[in-house]
Amino acid sequence: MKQISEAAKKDQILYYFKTQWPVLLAVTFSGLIYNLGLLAGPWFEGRMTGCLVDILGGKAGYRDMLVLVTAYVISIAIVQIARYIKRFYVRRFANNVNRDMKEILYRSLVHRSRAELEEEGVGNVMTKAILDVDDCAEGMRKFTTEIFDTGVALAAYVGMLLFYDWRLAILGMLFLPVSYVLAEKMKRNVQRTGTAYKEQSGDLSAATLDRATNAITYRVYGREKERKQAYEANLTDYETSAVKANIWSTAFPPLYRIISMTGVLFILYFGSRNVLGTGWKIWDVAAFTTFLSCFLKLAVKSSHAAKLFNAVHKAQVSWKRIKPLMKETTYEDDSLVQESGTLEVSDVSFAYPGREKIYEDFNLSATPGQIIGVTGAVACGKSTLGKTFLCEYPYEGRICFHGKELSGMTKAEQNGMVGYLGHDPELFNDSVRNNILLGDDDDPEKYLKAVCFDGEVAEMEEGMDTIVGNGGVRLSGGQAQRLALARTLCHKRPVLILDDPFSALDRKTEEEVFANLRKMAADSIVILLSHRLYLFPEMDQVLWMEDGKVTAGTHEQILETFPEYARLYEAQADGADVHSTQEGGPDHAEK
Ligand SMILES: Nc1ncnc2c1ncn2[C@@H]1O[C@H](COP(=O)(O)OP(=O)(O)OP(=O)(O)O)[C@@H](O)[C@H]1O
Repeated sequence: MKQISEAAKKDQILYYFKTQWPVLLAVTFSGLIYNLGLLAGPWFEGRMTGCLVDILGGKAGYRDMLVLVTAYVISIAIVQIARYIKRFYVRRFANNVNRDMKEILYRSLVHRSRAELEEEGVGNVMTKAILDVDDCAEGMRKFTTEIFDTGVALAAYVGMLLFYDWRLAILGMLFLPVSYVLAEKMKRNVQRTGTAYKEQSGDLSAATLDRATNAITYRVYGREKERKQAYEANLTDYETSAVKANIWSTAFPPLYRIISMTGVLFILYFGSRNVLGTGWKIWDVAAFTTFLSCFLKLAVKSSHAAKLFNAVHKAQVSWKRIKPLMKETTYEDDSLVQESGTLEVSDVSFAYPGREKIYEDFNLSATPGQIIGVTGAVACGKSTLGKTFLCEYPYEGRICFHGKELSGMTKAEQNGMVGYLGHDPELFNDSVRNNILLGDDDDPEKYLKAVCFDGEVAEMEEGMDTIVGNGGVRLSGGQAQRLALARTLCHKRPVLILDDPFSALDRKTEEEVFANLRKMAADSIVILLSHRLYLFPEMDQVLWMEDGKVTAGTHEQILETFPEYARLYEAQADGADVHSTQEGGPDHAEK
């Protein structure tokens, strides 16, 4: 229970201050010493001016000045050391917060389904992960540092001014709240332009990624110039929004400072009257200098406070954007591997949100060891049927494993129940070994053998330790596909969804891999989506998708009932190209 409430707090900004309390304690101590010590400056400056007047009047000697100067230098040294310590810990605080926030955010992002991420837009996700967290941590750093540099110092200066002449102090400080009110009034603009800047930044990231990913297509089809123009437009919008956001957050601080300083006119007039003995207080030159110096420092600090408001407003924009993602997600129980068992699919139908049904009447009973082939015309919904088992979107009907409804399982149970290999092999820039094992302790050799990839890997310069590049760019299409299949077999689940796993293999290799798959996945139910029907007579069941209907049967039953299936099967059995037999054009998965 305690753990849950701890996790819930991570979307509260206060949580990040609380977890950093030792660092903030160090900031508090050093900050208090630094800012209270700052009062020594104006005091010593006043005393030294007074001493100079006394020396010129013969009332003091050079020794008095030497003592004052030495004490002044020592006090400055102490103040500067305290300042250094405070700065060090404030930076440390900001770095720790940045790290913690990024960790929570990244975890949250990787736990989101691909569908959710795609909906949010890759550019927006990148901006949140990089820019927004940085802005939040920076806002918190400024807030923390200004609490002392501005808050404590302001209070100390105000106390000192009131002590010297409370009437003049109030008169001089009348203008300070004006700068705060103005800064608060700017809040709406700072936040509006800040949000627009973040959105443009997301768009630009997405456009950059698009240009990089589709570079070859744009070049081959002569669309580079057009893309460049579109990109330039994106860049211009980004620059414009950045300039606007910057103007609202940085152009006003000098104005705040001028307003804060206006009170100096009263101090010059009424302070001089105090020195002349005709004002509210009797002052010497030292008191006048101390008061003036103190007020100038107060005015500068005060304009910092107004600037701080803007920095906090900017951070608020970012925090609002990332807050929904700042929920703790744990890795520990993310995949609770389930026992194998029967699968019962009853009257399942599926539609993407806001769209028409892709398929309906999907019924299936399967037991471990069965391989079920799914096929149909191009874009009939094969991949959609496979992905239904990932529960990224809700489905109608029931999908039960050992009588337990899939959509009612926890995410960890679902992950431990269904293994998935999609069109994209999703290989990462690491070795062949690590791409298979994903950190587990096992021998990858047997999985490489099962997918007929062991020989080629052995011939690679680094063998199993060969780095495959981002997304497996250093491998051929067929190699990448087999490596991904080896990974799927290594992390076997009671149900394995394989979406066109053999599309880049030659027929002989496909047959060999299929035979090994049957052996290795003997205790799993394999749902194999494919355009290629050579192996369908060997399937334990076939699912035929046509006009939104899914029909289950043996190869022979489907052959008899559906002439289109028979036509496709026979055309391929004759050795014709798979794609010329499909309706609607080429297969996108083929490399
Ligand atoms: N994320 C999505 N959102 C909305 N519609 C989608 C989405 N993914 C696919 N579709 C639509 O669902 C239909 C079925 O697509 P799907 O990829 O499941 O077909 P498929 O049979 O696997 O295709 P192929 O034969 O090309 O492999 C298509 O009309 C497609 O436009």
